[in-house]
Amino acid sequence: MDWKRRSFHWRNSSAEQLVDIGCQWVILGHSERRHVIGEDDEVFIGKKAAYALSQNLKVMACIGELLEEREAGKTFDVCFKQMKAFADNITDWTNVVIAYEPVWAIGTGKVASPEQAQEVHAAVRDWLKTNVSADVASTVRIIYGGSVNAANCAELAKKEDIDGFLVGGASLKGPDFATICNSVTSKKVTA
Ligand SMILES: O=C(CO)COP(=O)(O)O
Repeated sequence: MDWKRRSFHWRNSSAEQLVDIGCQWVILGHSERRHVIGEDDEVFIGKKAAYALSQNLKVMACIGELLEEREAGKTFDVCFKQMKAFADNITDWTNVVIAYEPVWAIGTGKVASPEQAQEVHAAVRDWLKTNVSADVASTVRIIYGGSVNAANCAELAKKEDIDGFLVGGASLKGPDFATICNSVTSKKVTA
């Protein structure tokens, strides 16, 4: 999605076009946009979030570290910086879902362990409490993405701060996708 009104940059769709065809959600800050296309937090991603919300599109706000960032102990620094770019541009979090997607787990078959994912989700919730509000921290959904499948979803879904999943490859297999959907028992929020 583009971040300007009626903008039609190469490869991008404008928010107006998306609304026009009945789209309700946009995924912003996905690692492929960050690391392949080179979108950065301040210039693009935060502004896109604000513009999408202003056009009544709901936002799935993706964050996540590269493998080398995890290995250098920078996971929280990276995720908090990405969160700040969203938080600097979002005033109402009602229509926002945060997706933690460690880049090393996307499409690789290497899923984060439930403990690794829970650790980041809890830290992001804590960051929201300190930097946005206790209310947003307790109500916003934080979902996990990265090699989720029918075999690993149940253990991930048990974790307190994992509120759902952003599923890539496994969504192409109907029965597996149903298993993943059903693994997320009702937690804080439903939508
Ligand atoms: O990038 C993803 C969803 O945006 C995750 O893809 P996979 O579930 O195939 O790892």
